[in-house]
This record gives sequence, structure tokens and C-alpha cells, in this order.
Amino acid sequence: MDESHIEGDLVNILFTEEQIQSRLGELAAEIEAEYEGKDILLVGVLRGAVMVMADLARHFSRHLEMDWMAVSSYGSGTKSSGVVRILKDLDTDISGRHVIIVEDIIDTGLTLSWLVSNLTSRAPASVEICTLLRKPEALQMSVDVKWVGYDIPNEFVVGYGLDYAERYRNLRSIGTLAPHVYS
Ligand SMILES: O=P(O)(O)OC[C@H]1O[C@H](OP(=O)(O)OP(=O)(O)O)[C@H](O)[C@@H]1O
Ligand SMILES: Nc1nc2[nH]cnc2c(=O)[nH]1
Ligand SMILES: [Mg+2]
Repeated sequence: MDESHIEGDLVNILFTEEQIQSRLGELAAEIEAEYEGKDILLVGVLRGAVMVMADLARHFSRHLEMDWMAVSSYGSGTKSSGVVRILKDLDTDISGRHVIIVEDIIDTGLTLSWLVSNLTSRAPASVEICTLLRKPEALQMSVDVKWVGYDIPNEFVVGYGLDYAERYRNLRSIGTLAPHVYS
């Protein structure tokens, strides 16, 4: 097992722990204001959204509920195909509920555009999206996203839930990997 300090594998830190927490605090405040008098169900998309969900939820000072979905997109290698399979469905009946999907990143938009239409077919009162990161240059499907933490360049980023080969999810910051990691 490689025990070297994983933060050292980042070549460029895009967002520090403090920046991420501060932005999540702002997003939670905006969402709270928008949903006054309404029950909120946050739906996190496993596994990348685990950190965003945990920290975003703790910035709320009101009640909310959380549930999780796991999906897998059929694709070749790192390419997403837009064909999505449910690996773990919600435990909650969302009919009549105000749903906010929580994501770590929107890249091509294929995962979310599929998820929004899937959840919309279950007759919720509303479905909105909150994502920490979005890559506008990579978008292939237009996805109506209400809350975005940061728009980022079209580069592969890791940390704070985002993995490379299942590693780096536990980094507190978000950045790009040094070339030696890929070789
Ligand atoms: O906009 P898209 O191009 O569809 O890509 C975005 C999705 O890709 C990543 O998840 P991934 O499927 O890699 O699984 P993970 O969440 O378990 O890391 C990320 O967490 C988003 O869910
Ligand atoms: N780790 C990681 N996963 C992704 N899935 C889609 N885009 C990305 C990215 O930039 N980094
Ligand atoms: Mg994901």
C-alpha cells in the first residue's frame, strides 16, 4: 500500500477546504430562503456526492430529509454514454415531495439529465439540482441547474468525493493530479 501523503499528488489546488465550506454555506442559505414553509428532500448521488451532501446538509439550520441513489452509466472507459442503470434506488416515495438532487460535479450532464427525467416521472412536487462543480465546456446535454458552487475548466479534478480509480475521494480540497500519478 502506498502510504505517501496524498495531498502531495495535487499539482494545482482549485478549491481549499475553507473555500468549499464557505460556498456550501452560501448555497444552503439560498436554498433555505427559497424553500421556506416547504419540506425538503435532498437526494445524493452515490458515491461522489457523499462529502457535498454531508457538509451541505450541516449548513442548514432547519429540518430536511436525505436519501441516496446509486447509478452507473454504461460507457467505454471514462466516457459516459448517457445510458444509466439504477444500482440503488431511493427508499423514499417522492410523490408530492420537493426534491433537490445533490451532486459533486456535472461534466457531460448525461447522468443528471437522465436522473431528472427519472425522478420527474415519479410525480414529485418539484425537482431541482444543486452541484458543487460544473464544467460548462464539457456539457453535452442541457441541464437546468439551480445552484452551482463553481464553474470550472474542462480538466479532470479529484478530491472532496471526486475520485481517480477510487482514490482521492477523502481529500479535503479539490485539485488536479500531477502527471506522475497517471504514469
Ligand atoms: O455529467 P456526467 O458526465 O454524467 O458526469 C458526472 C458524474 O460522474 C461522476 O460520477 P461517477 O459516475 O464517476 O461515479 P461516482 O459518483 O461513484 O464517482 C460524478 O460524481 C457525477 O455523478
Ligand atoms: N474525479 C472526477 N470524476 C469526474 N466525473 C466527471 N468529471 C469528473 C472529474 O473531473 N473528476
Ligand atoms: Mg457521481
